[in-house]
Amino acid sequence: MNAPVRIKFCGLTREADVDLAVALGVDMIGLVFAQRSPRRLDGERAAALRARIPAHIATVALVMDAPADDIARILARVHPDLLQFHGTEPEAFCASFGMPYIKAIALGGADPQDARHLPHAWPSAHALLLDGHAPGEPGGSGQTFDWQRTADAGERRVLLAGGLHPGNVAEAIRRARPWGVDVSSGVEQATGIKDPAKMRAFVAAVRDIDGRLAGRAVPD
Ligand SMILES: O=C(O)c1ccccc1NCC(=O)[C@H](O)[C@H](O)COP(=O)(O)O
Repeated sequence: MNAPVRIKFCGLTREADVDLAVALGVDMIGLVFAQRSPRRLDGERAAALRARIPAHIATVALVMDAPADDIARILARVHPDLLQFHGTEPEAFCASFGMPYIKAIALGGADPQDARHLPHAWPSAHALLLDGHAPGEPGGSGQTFDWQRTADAGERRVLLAGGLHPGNVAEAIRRARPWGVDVSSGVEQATGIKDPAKMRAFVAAVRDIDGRLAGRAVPD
């Protein structure tokens, strides 16, 4: 049977949102440390939220072109399970922290970049997060891209991101067949404030399409 599609909720800033994400059984919770983000957490807030995330759910610390010293401080204070690099960080830098990481790659914008390099991009990354915003821009933008282009990633683990919401995530999974899906603004009521009904509906939509796709894979 196909493995269930992993779910990452990103950009959480409130205890109640973390608690609901945990109760809904998501696989990863993203805490944002990028300077340019309205969802950015300081160390104290991040540590308070991280303390509510049980060991079976991965805590992901998201950075964007941050200096190594800043990342070391986040690791010491927050103890994430994974790092997510959202900027122009080269592979050697991403790997230098000695922990699993996700590399975000922007496939949106007016002049979208070719995706055919993806099978060989950041080979040490645990997964590639393919996002819908333009290169150089911050994430959490709600912009989608052509989901069919995820096929260019070949056998890599793809975390599909960008503009997903409860109403389109099933179709995105059907087309892209990703390893996982990532959502931020699509389950918000305001920037950085998650919407409980949208969080529930998103998880339900992923579980529903998972079941349907798995059902079709069973031979007669
Ligand atoms: O979320 C942010 O504010 C952010 C800022 C700077 C760099 C990355 C950021 N988020 C990255 C994510 O992983 C988002 O979940 C991803 O871009 C999808 O966002 P959305 O389109 O809103 O679902």
